[in-house]
Amino acid sequence: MSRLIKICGLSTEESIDVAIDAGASHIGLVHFEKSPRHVDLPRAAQLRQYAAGRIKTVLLLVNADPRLTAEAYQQIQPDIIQFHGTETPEWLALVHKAIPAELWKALGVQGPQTLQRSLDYDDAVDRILYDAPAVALPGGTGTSFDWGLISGFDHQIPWALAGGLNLDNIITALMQTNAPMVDISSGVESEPGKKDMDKIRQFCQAVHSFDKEQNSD
Ligand SMILES: O=C(O)c1ccccc1NCC(=O)[C@H](O)[C@H](O)COP(=O)(O)O
Repeated sequence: MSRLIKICGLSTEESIDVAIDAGASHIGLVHFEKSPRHVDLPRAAQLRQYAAGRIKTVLLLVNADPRLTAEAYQQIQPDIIQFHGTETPEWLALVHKAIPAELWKALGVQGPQTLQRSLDYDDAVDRILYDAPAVALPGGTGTSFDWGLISGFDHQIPWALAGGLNLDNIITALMQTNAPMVDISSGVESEPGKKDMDKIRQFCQAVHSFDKEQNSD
């Protein structure tokens, strides 16, 4: 198994090059003004263009209205849109009909009820991203949730693990959840919004080494 890795909250060409070189599969561009990782639409379009054909680009939106959702898609043409607010399955099903991109839904895991609720999204989106519950921000908080809630859950569609991952806990997280995809933002930063190139490299290396060891068993 070759696990997917998303490095989220990128805002520079250099960080995109490093993510690609380190073997990440996806980059995330956050379009949410309250975030320290916010990129406006023209800058997001530039970065997406820069990454195109080399790594998949995920655009993050939080409770964006239909007009902004359509405008963002048209300007940026991301491979994937990740919805990180309180978007409903019904609304996302409509978006799916209108926009020819993959759609992901992030859910803040508060307990077993969140896992149950995730099933409501199965027909509306292409992947569920399990994250820590929102605190000051809906995502990119650097906090984790109880991974035991995920372990053994019968996922019906592709999924990813996010929330407070870092170099110190990634192996434990993988052993506990066997997540097919991991997503990281704060854990590869030197300060909020500033990516640390070495940490990106080390994080990807740790995930790849874990895969290699597991595949050789
Ligand atoms: O990263 C942000 O600032 C952000 C703001 C608003 C909504 C979502 C956001 N990030 C979403 C992500 O996919 C993050 O990678 C995910 O929440 C994990 O973040 P972290 O705990 O910092 O690794």
